[in-house]
Amino acid sequence: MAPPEGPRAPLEFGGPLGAAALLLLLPATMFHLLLAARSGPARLLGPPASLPGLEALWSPRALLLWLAWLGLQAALYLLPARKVAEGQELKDKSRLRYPINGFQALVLTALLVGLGVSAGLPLGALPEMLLPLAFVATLTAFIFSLFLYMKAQVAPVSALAPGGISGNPIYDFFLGRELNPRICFFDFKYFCELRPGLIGWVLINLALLVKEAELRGSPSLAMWLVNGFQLLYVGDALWHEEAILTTMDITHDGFGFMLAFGDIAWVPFTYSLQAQFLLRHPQPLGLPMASAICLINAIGYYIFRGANSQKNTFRKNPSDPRVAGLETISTATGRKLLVSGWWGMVRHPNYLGDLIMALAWSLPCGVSHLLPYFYLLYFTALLVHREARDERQCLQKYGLAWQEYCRRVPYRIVPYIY
Ligand SMILES: NC(=O)C1=CN([C@@H]2O[C@H](COP(=O)(O)OP(=O)(O)OC[C@H]3O[C@@H](n4cnc5c(N)ncnc54)[C@H](OP(=O)(O)O)[C@@H]3O)[C@@H](O)[C@H]2O)C=CC1
Ligand SMILES: CC(C)=CCC[C@@H](C)[C@H]1CC=C2C3=C(CC[C@@]21C)[C@@]1(C)CC[C@H](O)C(C)(C)[C@@H]1CC3
Repeated sequence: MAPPEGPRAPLEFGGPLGAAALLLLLPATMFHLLLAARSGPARLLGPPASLPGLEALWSPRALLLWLAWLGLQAALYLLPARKVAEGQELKDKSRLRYPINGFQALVLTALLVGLGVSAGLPLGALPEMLLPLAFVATLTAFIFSLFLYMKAQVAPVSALAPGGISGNPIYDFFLGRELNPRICFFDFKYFCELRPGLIGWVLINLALLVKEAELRGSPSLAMWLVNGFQLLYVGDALWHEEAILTTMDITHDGFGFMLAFGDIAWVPFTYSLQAQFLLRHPQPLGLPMASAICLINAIGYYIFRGANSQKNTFRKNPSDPRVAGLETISTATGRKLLVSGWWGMVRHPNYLGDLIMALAWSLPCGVSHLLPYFYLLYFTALLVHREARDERQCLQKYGLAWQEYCRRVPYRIVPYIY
């Protein structure tokens, strides 16, 4: 269907040219990281030691395993949920319904993997398949995004995302045209954002830990820390699954290549980089240093969870006793903005906590290589860019009230620095 006439959202990521470059650059970066982590020098910058041939990338076994994984996660999504939550109000004043059973899917997956391993499933063989698995995940992301792009052609205008209706096919393919593409109750974006990629990330980490135990007799302390921290992060995301319904990915961004590739390929294969690095480059880690790193992760998690929960509680019910005493600014929309508590410290305290955790995930890998710090560098860039996008949207939404908030809380992410 033709997009609506009238003012359009400004183009992001450098417009169609930037989007075309990212279509190639994102998969290329992912493969570079996978190859670098398994090479001796493990260089983040500079060419990989060798380029794999097609025979190293294409494997029918990997394709079958990948499709079985997607099928399993889709089946778990369709199981009865403990709760069905309503999303934010849409342009046509309706609200979509979402099953809240992500944590259940994580637990059931763990049980199934546990059963499989006790029946002889060679989990330690998974690290050898990362390259062909990443390849089929990338292919799936391209094909799936094409399907999403075509599906959006017949979607009603009210179902399109504000950013994905530029009319340029490459840009719209990259950013995503439809806001919440679904077939019946199956919501593709919500499913992809929290299930196959996030749970796949934990499974890859676990397989790397098992492989390390096979190679060296037992997993290293560094590998335990990376696995533990990232399991906590994924478990937390699924436990607080409902909170994703108010993030900009769900409420504002279309579902196109960026999120499809990000969710199902980028997250499992690049977010597991520290564990991949540790398998080939073991790092000594003493108890005092490990304790200090645990403390850093705990501080990051405390800020991340505290800030996210405070905002979610406030948005759900401003008179909840946990947030009722906080200072607020009224806005013309009828919604209020918090100006004390976590949201009075900086304008994105949740990003600050997330970044502190990202540092704690890299520190167990030592300081001899830059490669394991890739996540911290990429994530800083992602959150700075995301923060700028969110500020633009909030200024548009709240006008003078947002300017007043910025005056009262002048720092964006890091107090007194940024
Ligand atoms: N690991 C990863 O790869 C990634 C993790 N994340 C994490 O996801 C989480 C969610 O992030 P994201 O969706 O970007 O954004 P936020 O959760 O920070 O949400 C931003 C929205 O919060 C509301 N808000 C802003 N300021 C206030 C205030 N003072 N009082 C009340 N409401 C306010 C506004 O929406 P409104 O007023 O409409 O409610 C604003 O649009 C973060 O913890 C982030 O770190 C994000 C991206 C990637
Ligand atoms: C470079 C590239 C491919 C960009 C795509 C970005 C995506 C990888 C991220 C956009 C927002 C995300 C969120 C999470 C994972 C990464 C992506 C998909 C998230 C699910 C991680 C767990 C958190 O607790 C969260 C639920 C808050 C978070 C939501 C946003």
